[in-house]
Amino acid sequence: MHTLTLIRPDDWHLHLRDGDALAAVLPDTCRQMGRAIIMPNLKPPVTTTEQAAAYRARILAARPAGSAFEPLMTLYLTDRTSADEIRRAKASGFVHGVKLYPAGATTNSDAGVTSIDKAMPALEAMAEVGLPLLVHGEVTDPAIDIFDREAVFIEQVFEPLIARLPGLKVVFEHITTRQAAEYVAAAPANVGATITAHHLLMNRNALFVGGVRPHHFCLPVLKRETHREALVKAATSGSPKFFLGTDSAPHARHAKESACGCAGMYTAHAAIELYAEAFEAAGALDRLEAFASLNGPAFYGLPANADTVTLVREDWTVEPVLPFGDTELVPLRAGETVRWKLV
Ligand SMILES: NC(=O)N[C@@H](CC(=O)O)C(=O)O
Ligand SMILES: [Zn+2]
Ligand SMILES: [Zn+2]
Repeated sequence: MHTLTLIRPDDWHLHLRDGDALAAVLPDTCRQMGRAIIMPNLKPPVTTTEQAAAYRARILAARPAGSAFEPLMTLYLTDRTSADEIRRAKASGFVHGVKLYPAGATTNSDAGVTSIDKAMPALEAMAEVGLPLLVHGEVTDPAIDIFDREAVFIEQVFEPLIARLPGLKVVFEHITTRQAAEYVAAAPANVGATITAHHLLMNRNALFVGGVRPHHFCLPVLKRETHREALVKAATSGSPKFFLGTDSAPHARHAKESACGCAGMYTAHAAIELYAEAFEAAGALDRLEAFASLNGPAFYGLPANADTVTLVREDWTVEPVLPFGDTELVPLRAGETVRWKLV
């Protein structure tokens, strides 16, 4: 039997939600990951260090007994985030990044940034104290084709921002295009990127296999095969700029199977296994540990985890639905096979 032992991975982009939903999904991540960067797009968003402290306490309290999982908190950047708030966040020791959602770009992003100029005092303070900016990199202009919004964002927002604040650490979150992969690979060392398992495994055909597939809809939306290939190349290249970020984003089944379905895939139940499939398909299982367990901590200035996880090459079938508070969610690969299994 084929087995694979890795330093325990971390998830550098995770949505845990709150309340009953949090309690339902958190055990999946605790089983796999040592730490995770917790996205702040709650309703209302986590915009202050005080709110982040309270959210962190709720996450810690919801961990299964005996779990040492550590949530790494983030603040949600708005047009009004002050330099003082950034200094408080850094001083807290538990806030590890600040998330930029262009207003209207994705789930719960209404309070997001309307122009970089307005966020400049906060961004300057982040560069000064060394707090990374985490970016949902899509323009929101409805005139731009949805499949092009990430590539256009690089030119319109990302490059000018890096030029203006060369000392700012920036993570280009959940990259989905060849353009983003090539841009990050060539950028200075203070620019990194997360890549999801689903963007490594699927192209946009998966949205329409046999009919419209709401559980394959996320943002940024799946792209064509050439882009998926570029992401696999980046993730398996050995470059320290690319690291694991699932963007596991749970939504209730009824909110996805709807006339206007929510964006987001739930992958936390099989995260490291799905990445192992993608790396195995690329003949690069030997590169998985760096991507999953080493590059992220190095970028964030943290030590790697001290323990390991072991995967076996064994088929298993994902549950058709999982409990989600008083409702249920449909995980990625529901009722289908995953080829690696966490021991
Ligand atoms: N990725 C998604 O499709 N959805 C995320 C938000 C995000 O990361 O953009 C969510 O919070 O549901
Ligand atoms: Zn996003
Ligand atoms: Zn996300």
